Amino acid sequence: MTPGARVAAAITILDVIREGQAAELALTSWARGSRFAGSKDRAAIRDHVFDVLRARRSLGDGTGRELMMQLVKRDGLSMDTLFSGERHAPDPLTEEERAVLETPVSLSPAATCDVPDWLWPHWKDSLGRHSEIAALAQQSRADVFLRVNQRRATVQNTMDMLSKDGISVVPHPDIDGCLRVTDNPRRVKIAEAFVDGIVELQDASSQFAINAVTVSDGARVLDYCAGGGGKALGFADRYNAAVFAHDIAPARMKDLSTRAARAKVEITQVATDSLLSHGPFDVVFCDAPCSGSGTWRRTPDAKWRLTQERLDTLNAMQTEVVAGATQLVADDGVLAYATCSVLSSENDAIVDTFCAANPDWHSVQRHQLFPGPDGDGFYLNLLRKF
Ligand SMILES: C[S@@+](CC[C@H](N)C(=O)[O-])C[C@H]1O[C@@H](n2cnc3c(N)ncnc32)[C@H](O)[C@@H]1O
Repeated sequence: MTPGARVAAAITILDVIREGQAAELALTSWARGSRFAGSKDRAAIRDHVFDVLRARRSLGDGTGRELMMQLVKRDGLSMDTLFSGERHAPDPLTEEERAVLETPVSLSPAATCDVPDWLWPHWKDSLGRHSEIAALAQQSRADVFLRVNQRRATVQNTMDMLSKDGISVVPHPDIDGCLRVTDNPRRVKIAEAFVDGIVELQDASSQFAINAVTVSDGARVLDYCAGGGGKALGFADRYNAAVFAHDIAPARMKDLSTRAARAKVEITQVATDSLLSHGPFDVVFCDAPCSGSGTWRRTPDAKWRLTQERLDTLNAMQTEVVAGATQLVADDGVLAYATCSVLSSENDAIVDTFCAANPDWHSVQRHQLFPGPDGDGFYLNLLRKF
């Protein structure tokens, strides 16, 4: 496909998303009906769509065509080449469209920051002086980070291995064993280091959280909301601990045994009704379901789909997660409450309410990371009973 034809495809997909379809579904449905598109075309179209979605409001929240015109203008790309009307490219701009593009617009702070109006007050309360910078950071693509399985290889050996497959990386400035991919991120999944389990894809903030929990040799660690098992895999690599994984929806852990085998680590999956008999655990890590507001660069669609009602539902689920997890923590153990959100209603408010109702539980360590160049937003609060 020509660059212009890819823009035309992105316009079609954006219009479907504007009608209410989820971005992933719109992209896969388009790809299924467009067998002529190769993997590079699909990747480029996805990039256009996601670039728009990250900044949908500040780009004017118009039709697919208007959004793509604004993106091309914002990114300084060649309007006449991409909107040429030739070889499946969208039609050239009309005089009226050109005039609209040239007209300066004044945006509210929420629109400039690409945050929905209903959320803006809560966003500002939660992030304080970080409100604007964190929101603006989510207008651009996030870097890809890898976690080196340091049981299997040193950081230097891993960097050499990746380099042989054409993937350039640099160590994260603060997080041991974390590599930032600086070139060819799309090749990671076919690189020998990934296929052989030497590296895992994992955001820097999640790696930070795994490193921040103190786990003694021989400890029993439960990843209570394991999902795909990213945290469990990290604990199993980093610590000499017995690692267990649980999820209320066990189907979400379906890939975990394959991932564990690839990393050559052992993780015991536990069903909900046998959790108590497997406990107590020295560490119960609760990566609670959340809005993902710290990761909206990766899932920009989620930002525009979140509602106050959904946030209330998530808050109820988070309260339930903490209540369920506490019963499983050993007397001198740690309950780690985590989300990939930056909203206080999902973070401090959940912990504070729990501690107020259970005065023997206390927060002993708290971290709030904001989305930025060195990783996604993430919240971690370590609680102990005394
Ligand atoms: C943020 S995701 C976990 C991501 C995962 N830890 C990772 O690193 O890939 C949250 C998970 O919590 C699970 N969950 C929701 N409510 C739960 C509950 N009450 N108890 C346990 N797991 C729950 C969901 O099924 C979902 O898979």
